[in-house]
Amino acid sequence: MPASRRPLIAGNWKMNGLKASAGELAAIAEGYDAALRARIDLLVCPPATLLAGFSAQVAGAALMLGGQDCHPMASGAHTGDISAEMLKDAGAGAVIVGHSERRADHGEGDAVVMAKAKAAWRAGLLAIVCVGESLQEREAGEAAPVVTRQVRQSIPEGAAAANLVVAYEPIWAIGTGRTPTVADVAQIHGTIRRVLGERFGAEGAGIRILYGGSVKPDNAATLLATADVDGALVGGASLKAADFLAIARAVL
Ligand SMILES: O=C(CO)COP(=O)(O)O
Repeated sequence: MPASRRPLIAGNWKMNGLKASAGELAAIAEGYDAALRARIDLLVCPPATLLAGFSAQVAGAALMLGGQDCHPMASGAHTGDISAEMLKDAGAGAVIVGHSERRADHGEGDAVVMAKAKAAWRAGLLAIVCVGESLQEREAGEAAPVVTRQVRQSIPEGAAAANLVVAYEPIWAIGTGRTPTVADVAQIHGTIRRVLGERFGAEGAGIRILYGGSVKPDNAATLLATADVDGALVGGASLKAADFLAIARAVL
């Protein structure tokens, strides 16, 4: 793994968490000890309502915070939306874009996801672009072509190790307790790596590719040891500090 591909363990809290979750964040920040800090990046993406408070809480700590989505524009008449600049202002260093729940619930296609990734860069945030096939696509043997299309069409020109992370999240593995086989993960991550190389040359070799979908303490070591898996995007298990930290320690 090139030195630039320092493992990243990212927690996506989705629509979970209230101010009372500060205790869980504190436990995560405390558990991100010297041994972990030496080896991995750790990121928590809470709901946007908690970002500013959490940012103040962990000020000075190495733990990174991120948003879960952003609008393509910096500001304007877009009721209910949040811009990348606002996330940055609230203390985020990264933002997830193109999560399958956004693609499904809000009809976001590749072009919108690409615009959001550009917005992340405009604000100085690391863009975590999610890709992944549905169960129907997987069963039709379409997983690799679908993911290839998403990597080609959701990621803007100018992607580099310093501004982009790709997260492969097979939709059927999210929140289901099901995970692909190691061979299937290796195949899709290899496909993503190849397309990144085609598009971004040598820079593509340094871009981190995370696996997401039912990552738990008991399967993390196997998934994280798979070729071209540079970390994990964790949903449910990131809500409990002990589980999230156990996943992070699986890298060690
Ligand atoms: O969607 C995910 C992270 O973005 C994965 O969620 P789970 O870990 O709950 O399956």
